[in-house]
Amino acid sequence: MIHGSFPTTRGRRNRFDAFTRRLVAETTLTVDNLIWPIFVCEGSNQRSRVESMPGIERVSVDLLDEHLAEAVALGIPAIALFPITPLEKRDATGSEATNPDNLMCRAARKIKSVYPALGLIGDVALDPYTDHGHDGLIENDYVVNDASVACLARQAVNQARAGIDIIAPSDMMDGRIGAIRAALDETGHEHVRIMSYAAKYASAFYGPFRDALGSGGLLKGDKRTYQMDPANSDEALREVALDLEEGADMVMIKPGMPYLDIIRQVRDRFRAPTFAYQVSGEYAMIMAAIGNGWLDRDKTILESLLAFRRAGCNGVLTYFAVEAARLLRKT
Ligand SMILES: NCc1[nH]cc(CCC(=O)O)c1CC(=O)O
Ligand SMILES: [Mg+2]
Repeated sequence: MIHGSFPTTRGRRNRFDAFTRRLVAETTLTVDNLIWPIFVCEGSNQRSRVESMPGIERVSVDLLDEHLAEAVALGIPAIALFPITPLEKRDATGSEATNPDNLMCRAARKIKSVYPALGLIGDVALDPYTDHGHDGLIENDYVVNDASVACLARQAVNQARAGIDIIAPSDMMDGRIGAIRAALDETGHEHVRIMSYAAKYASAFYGPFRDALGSGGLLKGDKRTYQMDPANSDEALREVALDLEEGADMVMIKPGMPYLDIIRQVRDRFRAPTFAYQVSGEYAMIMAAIGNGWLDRDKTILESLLAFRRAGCNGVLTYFAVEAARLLRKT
């Protein structure tokens, strides 16, 4: 609208100075929104860099104490644990997943003894434990559903017994949320929460993660018979609806940045606690550009995370969690 020769409404007035911009900001990013994924390896006094994820390390259980100290001091509410299983402990059925002394369980017990208030999220899927790198059991070259779900339910109970607070099934088998909920309840773990990777896409952005785990080279074929087709969004809503009906307490969309449209739709439709995973390939992409001097490090990290909040996320699993928490403390 024009009043005389002047615009009546000037959007720029609310951008005039810093205090006004703060007053009208629609979303905020705080440390409460950050979940830090970490890679745990066997052995003692072990630290190794992940080639395709500059700044990210695999760390042995005895070093977790110091590795997590800053994250805890900064107030990061939860971490997500990813174990790196050596080849000799992998087999066709991923039997190590249900070993009460596997790496995930040892890490969980250690962390709970040092930092009892830090939330622990356990990824549930067989791929860290199978010699074929798939998330479930294979019969006749096909990742079978129902037999896999039975294993996943046992894996979840095994993790809950070790002190994992939130079970995060990342496998995309049908019906696993209901089965895991029932198995947890039957074993006295009714307080253990489920954060479902409800809409997880068959994505090229997981490449660096598979390098970190050493499962990339093992993987036969791809995961398109269980992870979602990047072409689909209605299907994501149906997947989320089912997982919530089956008892998921929180849902996740993965990857993150290329799927902000899905996050917004899920938030609008379900109004349930919604998370996203800014995956390894997104991290690698941003770090590569920062490393080349093409993007401003601090601004890019914070903007990439704020975008998830604007899209409707409660929180984000991000390899930038500690770095972002440091930056947020400064601002
Ligand atoms: N179930 C495995 C799992 N859990 C988390 C990630 C990817 C995380 C990332 O790329 O950062 C994957 C990889 C996959 O599905 O192959
Ligand atoms: Mg599903």
